[in-house]
Amino acid sequence: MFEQLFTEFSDRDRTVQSNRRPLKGVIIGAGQVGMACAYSMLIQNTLDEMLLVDVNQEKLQGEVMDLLHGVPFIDPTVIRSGTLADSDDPDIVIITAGAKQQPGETRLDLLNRNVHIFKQLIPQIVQYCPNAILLLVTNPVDIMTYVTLKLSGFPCNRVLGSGTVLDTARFRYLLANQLKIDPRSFHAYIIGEHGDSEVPVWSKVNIAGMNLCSGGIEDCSEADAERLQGIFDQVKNAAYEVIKRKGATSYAIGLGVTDIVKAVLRNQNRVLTVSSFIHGVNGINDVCLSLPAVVNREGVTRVLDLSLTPNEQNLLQHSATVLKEAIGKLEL
Ligand SMILES: NC(=O)C1=CN([C@@H]2O[C@H](COP(=O)(O)OP(=O)(O)OC[C@H]3O[C@@H](n4cnc5c(N)ncnc54)[C@H](O)[C@@H]3O)[C@@H](O)[C@H]2O)C=CC1
Ligand SMILES: CC(=O)C(=O)O
Repeated sequence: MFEQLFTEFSDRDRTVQSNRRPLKGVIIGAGQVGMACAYSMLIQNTLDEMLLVDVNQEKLQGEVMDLLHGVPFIDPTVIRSGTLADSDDPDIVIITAGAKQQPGETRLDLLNRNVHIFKQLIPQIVQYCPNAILLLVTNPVDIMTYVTLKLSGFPCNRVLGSGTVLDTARFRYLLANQLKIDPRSFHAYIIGEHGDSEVPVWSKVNIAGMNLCSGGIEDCSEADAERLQGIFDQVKNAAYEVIKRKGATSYAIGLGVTDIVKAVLRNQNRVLTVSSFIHGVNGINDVCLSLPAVVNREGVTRVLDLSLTPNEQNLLQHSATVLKEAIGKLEL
């Protein structure tokens, strides 16, 4: 009986019925962040096939079993655990593998540990996933994006980092919460490093074209400036505050990564503050950091040149310098 049903409903038949190539993604690192990304992508029907990879085989198998038991509740998705050699020409590879911050550590403190891991990991990705778009999440994400670009030799458009997508979400959430507006109606960007030197673009914060302070925070009253600075401090310190309490951040970055993956695989031309290679935009050269950029099936196809106030431009330049100094100490 089982044999008869198997013949009737085999996977081969399902593949034949589908008239498009399946969307395939690989997640490297099945830790807190990798699994939050996997879960968020599954429940948003983002991929047809998902392969999870981790050096910790035991944990990897447990995580994948747990996800598989939820498959009856979602749209069909093939979920597998394995190694990069099991990837089958994926469209996108999401890299969350590596060390994470302990309470009190900065993202930059992780640099040497994660570069060491990437020197072994990236050549394998190049070998097994030569056509994929690479989405970096591992911190310090801007430098890991730069390192991946150099180690992979992939074109710049195909290597991007989650950058300040998460910080921008935190910024929009906190601002919108103060004004009792849906965060999706709040246009606001955090640019530069995903880290301590990140920059709030106050001059561009608006609701339906109504600017909060078009001359920048320096044009606000002292009381307003203090209040706005308080909001930005919460954004900048958000990861420290969460890590202090629960040891890692995961849900929000999982949702943010899903947003980026959908922008790529569904060719959405979304403007997102992903980290990408910047050369000749806003006076910044030869570094990866976040500026609003157009994201679609090709990856990052355009970085927008923002008209910043002199103060914002100086802060962005400082952020680029922080990143370039850290990159300058690396042996790639
Ligand atoms: N860009 C962003 O906005 C965010 C970045 N992160 C970063 O994401 C990274 C991961 O964080 P968590 O998941 O919380 O850490 P975690 O420790 O829970 O997971 C990391 C996983 O990577 C695996 N791993 C290590 N080396 C590997 C290799 N060579 N190949 C495959 N897997 C490997 C480990 O076995 C572990 O399961 C950290 O660097 C963290 O700072 C975290 C939150 C937000
Ligand atoms: C950990 C981290 O980078 C974040 O939550 O922003």
